[in-house]
Amino acid sequence: MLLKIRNNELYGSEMTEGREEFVVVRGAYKRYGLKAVVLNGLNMTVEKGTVYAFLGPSGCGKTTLLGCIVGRKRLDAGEIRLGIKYKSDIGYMPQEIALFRDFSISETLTHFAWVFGLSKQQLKKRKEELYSFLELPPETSLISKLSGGQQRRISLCVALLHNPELLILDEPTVGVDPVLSHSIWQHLKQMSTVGNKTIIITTHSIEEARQADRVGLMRGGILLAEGDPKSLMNQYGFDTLEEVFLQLSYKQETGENFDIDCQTVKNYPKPEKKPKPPVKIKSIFALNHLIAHFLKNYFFLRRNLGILAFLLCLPIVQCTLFDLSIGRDPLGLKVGLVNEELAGEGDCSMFTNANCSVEYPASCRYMAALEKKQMKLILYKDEESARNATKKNEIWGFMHVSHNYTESLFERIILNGGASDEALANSEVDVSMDMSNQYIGNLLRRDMYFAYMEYLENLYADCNWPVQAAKVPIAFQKAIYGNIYPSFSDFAVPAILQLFVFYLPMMFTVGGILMEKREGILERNLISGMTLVEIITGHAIVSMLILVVQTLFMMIVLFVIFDNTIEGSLLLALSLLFLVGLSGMCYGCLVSVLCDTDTAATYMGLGSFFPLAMLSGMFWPYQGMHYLLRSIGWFLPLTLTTEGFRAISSRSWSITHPVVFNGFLSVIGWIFFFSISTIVVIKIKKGIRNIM
Ligand SMILES: Nc1ncnc2c1ncn2[C@@H]1O[C@H](COP(=O)(O)OP(=O)(O)OP(=O)(O)O)[C@@H](O)[C@H]1O
Repeated sequence: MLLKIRNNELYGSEMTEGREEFVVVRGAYKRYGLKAVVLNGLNMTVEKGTVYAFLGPSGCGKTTLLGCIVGRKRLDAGEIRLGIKYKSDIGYMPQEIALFRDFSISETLTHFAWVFGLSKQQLKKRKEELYSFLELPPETSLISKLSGGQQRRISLCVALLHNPELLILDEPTVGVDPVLSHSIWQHLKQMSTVGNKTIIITTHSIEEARQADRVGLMRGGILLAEGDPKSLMNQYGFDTLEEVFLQLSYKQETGENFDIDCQTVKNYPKPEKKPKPPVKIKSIFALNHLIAHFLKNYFFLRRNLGILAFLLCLPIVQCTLFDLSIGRDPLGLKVGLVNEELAGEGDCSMFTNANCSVEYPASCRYMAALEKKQMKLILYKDEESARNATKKNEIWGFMHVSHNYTESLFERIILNGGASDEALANSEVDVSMDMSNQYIGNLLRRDMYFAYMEYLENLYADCNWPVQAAKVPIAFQKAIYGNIYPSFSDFAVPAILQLFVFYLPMMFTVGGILMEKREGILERNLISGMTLVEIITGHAIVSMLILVVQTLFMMIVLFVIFDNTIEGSLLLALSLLFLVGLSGMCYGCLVSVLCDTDTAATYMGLGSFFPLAMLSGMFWPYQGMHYLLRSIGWFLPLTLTTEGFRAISSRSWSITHPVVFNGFLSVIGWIFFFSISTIVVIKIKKGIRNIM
């Protein structure tokens, strides 16, 4: 039901004459979505130097109105005028604790002292004053170890720290001992009378509200009445405020004294321009805010040494594991051999090596060459048993050498084109493989070919035949770039580095921002006058500092300890990595504004990791992808940068080469894309708080 106050008589008693109006709200409208109207033409006046209690049932819009007053939310229509100009003149205590749970009280107050720009002496003085009246626990106590009531008192202490002109407290006494609650009220009243501070308190407790100079009774998006408690009770002829509120609520229900259908969703006011926030920030960038941010990270990491160790050790462990486990040739692979020349049993040691003679089985030479390739040969009597062993997965396949292999081979070589069909057939080594594992199957095949060529060349040499004739007539000359026998790790290292450097800052950013969002700390800092620019700059600096150390560790492990190839300019390679890290951080910012919870962020992080890794040509050259995917793949954040890094590390190309240049261009483009998307999402969701 949408309601509007018909006349001003309902505003109860007259305001005290001569007092300056400090918070004036006129015709305030605010809705979430199209239908959920929360403020419905609300009027409210708070005088300077008074305590104003804001009473209303849960969900009636108190927090929304306070959000509009402190400049975190925008009214849809109406006006708010304040006796102050800047956010930093407001002390705001939100409903949630909004404190760093890992910090001690002293660390918390130091952080907020920097946020408010207090000097050491000012902080010391304020601490002394606030400690005595708020009965705070020892300074070294951790926030997480305090009771709910104690935490609320610290939160109140933070709001009071800079002695603000306007104090806005959202349910400050919930869970606080009644005696202490009374003393807090006394202190607030003293602040208003002696210090001329203006205080707005929301509360559910009608009894508590009686202590205020004025109360506002809110229900259904409007103030039903406003005035000093005694006058309100006199005016309506009741002994308690509760009865007054009940009476006004009945009247509101029945429409008596209120226009019931005045503001339907249809004629909800739509001014040409949205009302401006009533307070401004002092400057878009202040050094003390940046220091507050650094201090916060320092305290956090000092309190969470496990997280710091994880952040620094993860890249070391990952790179070490990568180099120890990936790209190396598998050793000791078992392959069966049915060698009829050895009558299916025995070994080559029973023959004396007669250099170039059919007396010495050529298969023994081949066996020796195969074993040099770290293959483990297992002899079988016949093909049947070798096949069964393959089927039982005891060996990766088997080779079969016929009983007259050596004579046939000699005939094949000496007679060349004139060798008999039988000799040609018997001089072949038959291989039956388990090819279910592509990598192992191909590696074994490669080693069988290479070992064969090696042993054949040796045989030719021993027989004084031209060794050249034993070779495949393709001569691979020294590689122009890279090694003639390239290793898989040289192909994979640039990709792995990019992946780590992109995802480590992303994780750190998402973790940090979501934690602050969830706890309401981000909101509190923004209300205290910090800007998003300061918060993001501070975060970027800390995140990049950690990334520099992480990258250094990774480079040492990969290129110094494990000696992976880095031929080109180290500075260029590091610059590219730094930009990739920055784009990872920007991606983290986007994820944290898009996602409301850690779980959603984890899904988004993991969900993007696999396509990014696969389509970026990291595990397989992207030239091998389906042509449709290839046309997308090059566009992804890590594809061109990986190619660029490969070009620097193994080809020494400079920034002027298009491959390297495109890598830089791509990452800079992605940094812009992620940053602009983050700003757009924040704008669409209308502020950081609403994106929770
Ligand atoms: N960001 C938001 N998006 C959509 N609806 C919202 C949002 N914030 C608040 N609301 C809704 O607006 C209404 C008023 O919320 P608000 O927090 O202002 O109430 P409140 O009077 O402060 O309640 P409480 O006393 O329980 O804190 C509630 O129905 C709430 O669900």
